[in-house]
Amino acid sequence: MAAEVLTHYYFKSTTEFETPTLEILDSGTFTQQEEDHGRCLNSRLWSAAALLHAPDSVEEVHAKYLVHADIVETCTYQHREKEFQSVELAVEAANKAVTLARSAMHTHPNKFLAYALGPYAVAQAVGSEYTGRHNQQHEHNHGSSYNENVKLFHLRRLQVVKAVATLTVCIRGTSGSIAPLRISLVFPDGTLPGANIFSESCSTMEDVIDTVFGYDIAGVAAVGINCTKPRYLQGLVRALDVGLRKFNLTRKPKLTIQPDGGLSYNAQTRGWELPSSTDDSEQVEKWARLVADAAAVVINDTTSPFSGIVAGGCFKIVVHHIERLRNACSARAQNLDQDLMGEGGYTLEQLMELAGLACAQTVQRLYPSHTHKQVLVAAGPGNQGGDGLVAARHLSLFGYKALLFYPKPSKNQFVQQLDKQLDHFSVQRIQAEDFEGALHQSTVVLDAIFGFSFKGDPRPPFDGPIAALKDSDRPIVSVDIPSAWDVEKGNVNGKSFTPAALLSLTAPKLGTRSFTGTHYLGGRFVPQYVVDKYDLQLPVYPGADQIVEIPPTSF
Ligand SMILES: NC(=O)C1=CN([C@@H]2O[C@H](COP(=O)(O)OP(=O)(O)OC[C@H]3O[C@@H](n4cnc5c(N)ncnc54)[C@H](O)[C@@H]3O)[C@@H](O)[C@H]2O)[C@@H](O)CC1
Ligand SMILES: [K+]
Repeated sequence: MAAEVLTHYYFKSTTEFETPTLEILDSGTFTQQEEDHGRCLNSRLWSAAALLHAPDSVEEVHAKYLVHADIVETCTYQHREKEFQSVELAVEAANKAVTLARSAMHTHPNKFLAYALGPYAVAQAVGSEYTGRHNQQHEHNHGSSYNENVKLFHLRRLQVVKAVATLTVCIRGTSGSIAPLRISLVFPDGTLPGANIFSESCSTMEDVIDTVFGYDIAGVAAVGINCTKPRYLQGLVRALDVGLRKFNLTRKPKLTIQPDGGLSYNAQTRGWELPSSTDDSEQVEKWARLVADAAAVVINDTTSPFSGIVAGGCFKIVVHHIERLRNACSARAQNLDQDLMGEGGYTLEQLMELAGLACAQTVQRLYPSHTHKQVLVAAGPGNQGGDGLVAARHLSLFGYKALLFYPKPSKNQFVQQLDKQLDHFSVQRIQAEDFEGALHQSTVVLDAIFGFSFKGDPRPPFDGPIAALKDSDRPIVSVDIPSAWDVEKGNVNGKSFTPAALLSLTAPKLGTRSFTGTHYLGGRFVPQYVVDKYDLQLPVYPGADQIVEIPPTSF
């Protein structure tokens, strides 16, 4: 089974339907630039210095992150207006940051750009984003209160952004009333809600939430955890989750998590060090696993008080971490399938047989053979094609006249046997050139072409049939995810067809969240220990049914 897939499952109960989303964010532009160019970027502007001296390297870093991330941030975290000779130059550099990011994004039209404003700690430059302790002296020198300074700092930065473009703005460390804003941690009264929020206990994260949402801040779009150690992350997310459930918010916020690289600063050597006995790659894998575990608290919980999670990193995080994070999210979910076939004791053959039976039952439930006599089963080259072959056999046994389009037979011996069985069930084979004619004659279609491992644009011999299905008015029942839909993003640019009905297997895939047609769930084979382990919220299957209808997605 393909790696990405299982990340993108979402789970829902019949009574409560929510689909927390997962978006991967880029990370340390600064650290990546250092790594690429083997030098220390010793500037008070941090990576923003490269906007002036090495703009190509900024675009290069964005392009690298874009391979794995859904969102990139402009290289402006440490863009301190006063480091520039004039406001005009500051605006010019900010403009440059946006242009460079947009240029890198031209081959990724579905990805997002956020303007990074950086925290107030940037103005102080004493590392207080790490410690939460703001420099009293700084307030003193600037002759104003903390609140006033925070406000002024962000107003100035927002004025630069206003001059730049209309963008979704990512602010760390303040509140704001300028929409649209993606806000991270908010301390409106200027003091940390508790002294101990970076400890293992995490108990004071509830105080953070109380502070953020108790101030009646209209439209808080997101809260976040930044610059903390990855080992604290899952506990912190759970604590935020508990805190947020107390509020009856009309709009759920997103949660952003941006832990650091898990390194510690050695004051004597003035360098960042890995924990002893861990080499680089182990460290990266561990980091990715910890962040993926924290993200799973939100994305695997349909009752989450968060609408989704944005996961990335901050200091000492490079492209390789983000690549491993994406994989870790996938692998973690992929374990569900491995669990079914490993500790669960199932074979793929068994799961396919049950999945195929569920497909046939869905067609029979919605389009019974007495009204829809002729069914066209379109089967693809992978395991989903195997589901289609099983379904064709059952449909024939249920009294349908079954037509089978199966142009690219599997090399898997078991699937070949499924194919052979059909010779004894009067299943009529359809060649590619006859597909449109067969479609025209049929009264219903079972789409078992591609499942969760589909990538890119459909290639022959499936491109033509998928286009024909798009033009057809025949009711289509899709297996697992409508064919040629992106498993995460769905029917991107309306390239593929939208079926009348969908049968999700085991759990609906994230890419189907916009699907509003008749939606069934199948795969009645998940043992209780898997339900508990993955915190699934599966609906109850009635009687001996292999399928259960689930409510339409509400977005
Ligand atoms: N998790 C579950 O509960 C179960 C899942 N099963 C099915 O298994 C499916 C996933 O199976 P697979 O991982 O084999 O993958 P798929 O059946 O989704 O398809 C993979 C095949 O499609 C080809 N392909 C991918 N992109 C293409 C493109 N753009 N143009 C042409 N060909 C393309 C690949 O080369 C590969 O041969 C699920 O969607 C589901 O239907 C069942 O068989 C068993 C139980
Ligand atoms: K499909």
